[in-house]
Amino acid sequence: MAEQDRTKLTGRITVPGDKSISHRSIIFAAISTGVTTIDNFLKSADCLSTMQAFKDLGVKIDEQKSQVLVKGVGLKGLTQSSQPLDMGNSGTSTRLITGLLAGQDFASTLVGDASLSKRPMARVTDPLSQMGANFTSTENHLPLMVFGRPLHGFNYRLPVASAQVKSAIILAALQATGETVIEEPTASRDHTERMLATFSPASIDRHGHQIIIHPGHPLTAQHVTVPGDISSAAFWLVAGAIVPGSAITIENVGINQTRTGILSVLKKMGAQLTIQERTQANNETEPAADITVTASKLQPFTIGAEEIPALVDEVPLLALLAARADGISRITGAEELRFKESDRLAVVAEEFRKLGIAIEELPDGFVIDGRQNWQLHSTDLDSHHDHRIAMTLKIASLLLSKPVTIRDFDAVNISYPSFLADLQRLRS
Ligand SMILES: O=C(O)C1=C[C@@H](OP(=O)(O)O)[C@@H](O)[C@H](O)C1
Ligand SMILES: C=C(OP(=O)(O)O)C(=O)O
Repeated sequence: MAEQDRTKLTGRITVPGDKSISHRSIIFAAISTGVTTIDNFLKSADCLSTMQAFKDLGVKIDEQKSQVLVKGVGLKGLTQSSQPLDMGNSGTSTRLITGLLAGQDFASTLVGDASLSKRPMARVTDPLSQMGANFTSTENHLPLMVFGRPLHGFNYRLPVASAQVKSAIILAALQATGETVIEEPTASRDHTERMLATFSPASIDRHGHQIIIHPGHPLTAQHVTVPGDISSAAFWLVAGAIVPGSAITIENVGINQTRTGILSVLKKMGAQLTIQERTQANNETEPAADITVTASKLQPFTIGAEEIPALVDEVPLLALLAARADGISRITGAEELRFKESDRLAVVAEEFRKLGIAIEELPDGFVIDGRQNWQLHSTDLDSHHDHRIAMTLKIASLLLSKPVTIRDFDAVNISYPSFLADLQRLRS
């Protein structure tokens, strides 16, 4: 690596709205009564899949310049779609909408792209079937037929921490007879619980690791403000920490503690980080902060299963951080990454080897020696159609002396359409 070719990144930036919260804002708005206004909704391919699905289910959604307006139809007001609901590339849309449709009184078909059609759906159809739901599919993959049925509440302990599974059950439980009690092995992101508590405070109680859903209470339209996505901010947090000479401030980033695992790892590594919490408006249930990162020497780190849920989408970036740390880092307990848009453990190992990074793939993670100098073996990198891999490789490429190509880079449109424009802004 030639020092002079490294491009330092400096300046202030605002990342787009949070993807998880954007999906949920459309869902809860659709099933409540009244008009919900959503500020800073993420207009990326995944969230637009959720939006289109609700339009197909008879919900009027008005996309204005800076706001999305949703005219809620209530829990019983959705209507059967005349065509299959296209979930595109989005696991979150698919699993949450499956939970909602399981209790409706019509049938639906969910389809998706090649990647989504390989992802496991039994994790939602199994518990939902225990509530009385009915499905057909081939080996629990899309296309999935959901035959709406009357549902009953139940007690369920999730076998793995998954916000998508938890949220699917919550959306089904709102339509069931009787209470549902959900328990998670480790807390996963809690945006669904927080949002439900604002749309319908009587519908949810939380005690430690238990979530209790009380059906039969109305949901009322709200004003939702979506904070910046920490999973998008993560690219700049890592770039700012590893590209020499960089200093970046990312404004208005969501810092819900079920999502801030990357901040804890950066702190453990000795990164120079300042977190300035923003004052919240009355109706905001998600905390946000301005975060500044400055490039510095980084220590290696070890993380395991307990830490994974709060940083699950950041594991490829953490592997990159590890590849710049002064020692050997270990990431374990991350087998869930094999079931994302790509097998992210296999793909990170394959692409990082092309960069000459000393990485060992484990069944559930990596061992990475950051002390070794990178030696570029190939300039032909591949996103494997996975947005997070595309952006991780682009950040890695900022440290290379030769230009590289990243195949199917436009996968970034899934979660962060303005990624390249933001990179350009930080370079100039
Ligand atoms: O509920 C959500 O919005 C998400 C949950 C996570 O998936 P799992 O629930 O499969 O862990 C995460 O990887 C995904 O990007 C978004
Ligand atoms: C895994 C992801 O999303 P989803 O499961 O919604 O496809 C992601 O955004 O990294």
